[in-house]
Amino acid sequence: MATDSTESTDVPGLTDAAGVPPSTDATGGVPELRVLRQDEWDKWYDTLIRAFGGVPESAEERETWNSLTESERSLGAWDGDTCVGTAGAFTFRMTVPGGASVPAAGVTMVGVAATHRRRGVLTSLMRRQLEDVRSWGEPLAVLTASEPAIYGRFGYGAAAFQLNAEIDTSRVRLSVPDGTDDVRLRYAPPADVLDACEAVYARLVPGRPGMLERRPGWERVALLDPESDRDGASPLQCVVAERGGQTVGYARFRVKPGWDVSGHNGTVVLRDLAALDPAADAALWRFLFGIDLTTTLVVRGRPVDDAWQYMVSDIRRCLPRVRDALYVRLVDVGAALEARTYQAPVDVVLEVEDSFCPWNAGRWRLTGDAKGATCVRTSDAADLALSVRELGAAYLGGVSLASLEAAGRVREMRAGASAEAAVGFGSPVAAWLPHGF
Ligand SMILES: CC(=O)SCCNC(=O)CCNC(=O)[C@H](O)C(C)(C)COP(=O)(O)OP(=O)(O)OC[C@H]1O[C@@H](n2cnc3c(N)ncnc32)[C@H](O)[C@@H]1OP(=O)(O)O
Repeated sequence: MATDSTESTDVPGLTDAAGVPPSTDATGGVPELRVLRQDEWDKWYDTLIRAFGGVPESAEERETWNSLTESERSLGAWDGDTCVGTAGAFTFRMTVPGGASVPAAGVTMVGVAATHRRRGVLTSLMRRQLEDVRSWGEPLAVLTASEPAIYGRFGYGAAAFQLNAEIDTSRVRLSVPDGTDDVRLRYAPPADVLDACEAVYARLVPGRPGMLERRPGWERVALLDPESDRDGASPLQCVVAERGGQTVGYARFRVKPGWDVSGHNGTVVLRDLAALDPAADAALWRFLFGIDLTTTLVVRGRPVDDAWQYMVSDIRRCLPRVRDALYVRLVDVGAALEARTYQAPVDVVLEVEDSFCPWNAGRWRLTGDAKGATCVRTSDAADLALSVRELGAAYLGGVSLASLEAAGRVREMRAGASAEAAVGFGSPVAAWLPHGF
């Protein structure tokens, strides 16, 4: 067994929320949890891939994820020299309401071997990871979930949602704003215009809660284009929007040609689109709606308030659907609530339940407005009682505390407190995670 005693957790760390050790594995041992060594990465990653079905990734994808893995922030659970559990944490900074960029651990690459499932391995990984994140001084942990039912028990709440659509572009028309015709569009190989596209992306990051600052190396993910992802469609294509010689937007997409007895019925599959102003945005959408020999535009993972919805002639024929996307966990309640601002003044005492990270539990007085906030321990009477999961859901302004109260997930101890807090916590722009990780 490859071990590193300086990085190993004690076996007693492998306990469930009630402090009960997980069942032993088939060989009678208890999986050992430790920080990943770079030379173990292949075994570790193979465990993850198998937990997701075992279909190998392309060499390009595997190499990209290898280079992005931060091994010192990644954990493995080992049964002898067999890796049976994985969990990673990227170093991110995420925009929060008010525009600040806050350190956040991007929880990723979570998998447990089916031979060792439902014995508390994930629970142990999550506990150790959240303790680590706390020790790194990061107030937030964020993730995208393979299944929504997994992470609530660890204090993660669904905070940002994504809009998906299948637009019948043969029937739906767009009304575009003034200035759209002044935007020049041109095709370019995606890699050739990557820097200009990244500059557009970077300018958008502070404006939307949930967006992640691009760290070095992550621009490669935007260009990943394995054949296995194409499903018969073209390689990734890119169109940039320009005005006065400046890049003001871009769209990356594939085209899947199609024909039936009545003629063409090709599909455009949008990968990502970013624009610095409404005219550039409209020019790109108008382009995507009008590509010759196509009748459908497939849109995935867009912000729920995406502007195209308000330009179309027939929203029903766009088949919009909303899905959970970004889950947020407040690792340090006080620091996290102080890191964002509040669009209307708030002065509220929160009684927070957090059995998984007990350092957060108890009463906090949050006082804040659009300029800043303080959040300190208090013994004053509570106005609202809620679990850290609901606080995570409301944190980016994408889920209303009043809606959570209506669902019985937030208890109001002072009449009117949830409506007041809901206004303060809200955001004029929907929270959005532009890409997976
Ligand atoms: C951020 C990301 O990477 S998301 C990717 C998550 N990974 C996957 O989906 C890959 C396939 N699945 C797996 O690898 C595993 O089944 C995991 C990681 C989801 C769960 O690992 P396990 O070690 O079996 O979880 P563990 O035993 O700690 O379960 C803890 C609790 O969560 C519950 N739970 C675990 N997985 C699920 C699930 N998929 N759906 C509902 N409940 C679940 C367990 O029943 C248990 O509940 P209990 O405490 O009430 O008994």
